[in-house]
Amino acid sequence: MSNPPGPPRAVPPRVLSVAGSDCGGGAGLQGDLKTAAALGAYGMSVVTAVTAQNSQGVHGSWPLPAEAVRAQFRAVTDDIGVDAVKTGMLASAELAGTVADLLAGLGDRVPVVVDPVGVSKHGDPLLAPDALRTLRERLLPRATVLTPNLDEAGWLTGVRVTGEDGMREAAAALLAYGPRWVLVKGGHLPGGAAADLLTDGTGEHWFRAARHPNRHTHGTGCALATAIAVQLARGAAVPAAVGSAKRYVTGAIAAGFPLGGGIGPVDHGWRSR
Ligand SMILES: Nc1ncnc2c1ncn2[C@@H]1O[C@H](COP(=O)(O)OP(=O)(O)OP(=O)(O)O)[C@@H](O)[C@H]1O
Ligand SMILES: Cc1ncc(COP(=O)(O)O)c(N)n1
Repeated sequence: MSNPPGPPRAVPPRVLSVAGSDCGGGAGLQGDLKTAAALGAYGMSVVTAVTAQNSQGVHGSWPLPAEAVRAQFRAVTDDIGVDAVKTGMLASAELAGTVADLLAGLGDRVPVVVDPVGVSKHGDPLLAPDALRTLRERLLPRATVLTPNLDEAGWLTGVRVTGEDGMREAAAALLAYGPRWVLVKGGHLPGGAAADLLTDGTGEHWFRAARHPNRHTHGTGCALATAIAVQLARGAAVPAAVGSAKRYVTGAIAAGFPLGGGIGPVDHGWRSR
């Protein structure tokens, strides 16, 4: 049967998450797909690793073969197409290199948000230590926006960040690896504000929100990075995309809820409740 005639359908922005699976649904590609849907984008996923995790921690992690990652990526890009990519958990040096190769094949037109996921909120490792070099040398140069938290900024640069001056120093060191923009997330700094620094080396943009006392913050970084990718897919400039994503994640943290006995998820769908 053929489709009934009608006006051409508007197509939502297409956002691809290259990330690990979080069966608990708060972070990783499940969180990314919820974020994309909440913001009106069409989300797609390339699974890099399967994790068994919940509000209490990560209980197991199984990276996929590189061939499976390549096949998923090609299935999406050869047919559906992408307007922006977000990368999260890459698990190993081999997969980080594989993803860098695949992104190189996309060309420069498609914006890429790289969230250099190293450990989970509970401190469980999500990336092999020997992947650091591949991440720095192969993936960071392709990032339109790199979104490290303070620990990841420290791990990537050796700069120990304990305040806003340290965030500036770490951002400058990260820009030297080649990303167009760096967003250093200050969510883990003590104090009343959750302040993030965005810079491309020519100036500073600070995004500040009141720190919410909610402990249910599983998935904050994934939601923020994907929300940035959604706005870039729509054609927003990077500072505007980050501003919009910061408002979204701040609302999602304020509405985070207690599921399970530990750290519950942010509420990806808070805007429609
Ligand atoms: N309690 C809070 N209240 C308000 N904003 C917060 C809070 N905690 C984190 N944020 C903000 O959430 C965003 C994500 O930052 P965060 O530092 O939590 O990232 P992350 O550690 O990479 O997250 P994840 O652990 O989920 O990967 C940032 O914009 C940060 O400022
Ligand atoms: C698959 C996957 N990707 C990313 C995170 C980080 O999220 P969080 O730091 O909130 O645990 C995670 N826990 N699992």
